[in-house]
Amino acid sequence: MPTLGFLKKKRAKEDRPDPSSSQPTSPVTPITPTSARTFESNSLTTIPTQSTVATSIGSLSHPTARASQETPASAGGGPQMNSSAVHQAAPYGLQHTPSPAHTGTPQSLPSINNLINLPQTDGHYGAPPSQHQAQTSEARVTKGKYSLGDFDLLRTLGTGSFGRVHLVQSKHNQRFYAIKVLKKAQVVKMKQVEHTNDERRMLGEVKHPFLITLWGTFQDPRNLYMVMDFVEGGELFSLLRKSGRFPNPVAKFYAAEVTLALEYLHSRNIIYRDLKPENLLLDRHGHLKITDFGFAKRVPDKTWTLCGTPDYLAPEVVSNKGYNKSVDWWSLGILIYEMLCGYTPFWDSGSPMKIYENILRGKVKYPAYVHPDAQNLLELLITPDLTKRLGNLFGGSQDVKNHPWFSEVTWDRLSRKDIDAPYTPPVKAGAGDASQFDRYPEETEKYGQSGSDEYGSLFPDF
Ligand SMILES: Nc1ncnc2c1ncn2[C@@H]1O[C@H](COP(=O)(O)OP(=O)(O)OP(=O)(O)O)[C@@H](O)[C@H]1O
Repeated sequence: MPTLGFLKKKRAKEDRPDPSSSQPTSPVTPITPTSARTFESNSLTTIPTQSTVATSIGSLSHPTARASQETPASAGGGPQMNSSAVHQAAPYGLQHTPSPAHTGTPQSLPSINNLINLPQTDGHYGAPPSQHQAQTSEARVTKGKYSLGDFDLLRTLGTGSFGRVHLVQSKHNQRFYAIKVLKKAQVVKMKQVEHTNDERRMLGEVKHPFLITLWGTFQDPRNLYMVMDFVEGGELFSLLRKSGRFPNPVAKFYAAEVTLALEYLHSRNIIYRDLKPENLLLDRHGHLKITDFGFAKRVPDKTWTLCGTPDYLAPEVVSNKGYNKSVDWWSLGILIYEMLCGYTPFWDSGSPMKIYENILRGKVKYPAYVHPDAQNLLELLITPDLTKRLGNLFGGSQDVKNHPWFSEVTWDRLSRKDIDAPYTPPVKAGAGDASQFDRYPEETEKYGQSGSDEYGSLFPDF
């Protein structure tokens, strides 16, 4: 039986470009670093030569005529989005990246550090907040290890349906983390108790370079708290909106990292169910971290809950049919489409009902600038026919990874983060630099108040 779930009413920011426009709109001045500078930068590094990379990830498989069409970000590129450079001249790993200096202008010369192969770290700050925390994922999430008193609460990084996420600093090791605060009353009112407990459980179980790390949880009478890595580079959503749309290789890079994360989750029978650029954060090196496991669920077989974000829902979810991991592959298709085009394929003036109708109708228009390989992959992902949807077939995620659009991807290198990201966020690493996040009005209600705990028994694992 279908379960009435929770639909996120709207995207976080509805400032999407007009799909009818062939040029991306951008609130920022485009930057078009010269390819000469790109190659100059490359000569300073230890990264593979172009020909080497061309056989691995990120080379342009079609660096010909389409190249000039596929530089939307060069027309509407964000301040630090040097994707045009990636596109024009370079496979991943050969691109110009901006200076990491917080004050650096977008046009500043790249730092050598940003151009060398990345260290194989998972991007967090090493030790968890308390010294006695064990490093394994099983031991990492341990009830009762933390309290509000362990942290200084700093500014809000983002808000969600049931609470907000704060930047915090550990009083023990002075490192920065993010704490998601959920109001129990709100969670109960919105019938999200099970999803919230699932989020905590799922996040505690997973450990992957492209998934957020949860260090622990705690609660007080009014709120639930989840202590996570602070992912400094901001939302992919913000980068995409500033850029208009991404060039083919840039979209491919992010799509490949998401594919690996989905493959990992599905191998553990977890469906994610909320793929969208708002939930993809960039670490300091520009690699992705998927956050917000509010809808993640363990499903060996089928489930029926109606939840997600309208633009990204698969038809089998909209029509209340039972569904499984297939929905994440559909959403991957929507994500790739949005990265390439700057808007989602079924978007319709923001009205969820119209979006659902469009989803069920299933007609997708592909702008001429979408690479044929990309279009082919999208047609195989954004298909209502579950017997044809890539990822949902006998070959599973391997079918997606083997698709020609991903032919340059060296998956094992990517999974080690041994590939330079196309964009390095301009953050001061490890300094609690939240400059890549929008400003939000701060919470007025004080956390940590005592009182009766009406809902405590509903959240036994926090
Ligand atoms: N670990 C983190 N590091 C930095 N910022 C984060 C982190 N986790 C979340 N955020 C920011 O907070 C925002 C809201 O977080 P999240 O999506 O987990 O909350 P939510 O209540 O589930 O939101 P929604 O209802 O929109 O899904 C994110 O979009 C992101 O901008």
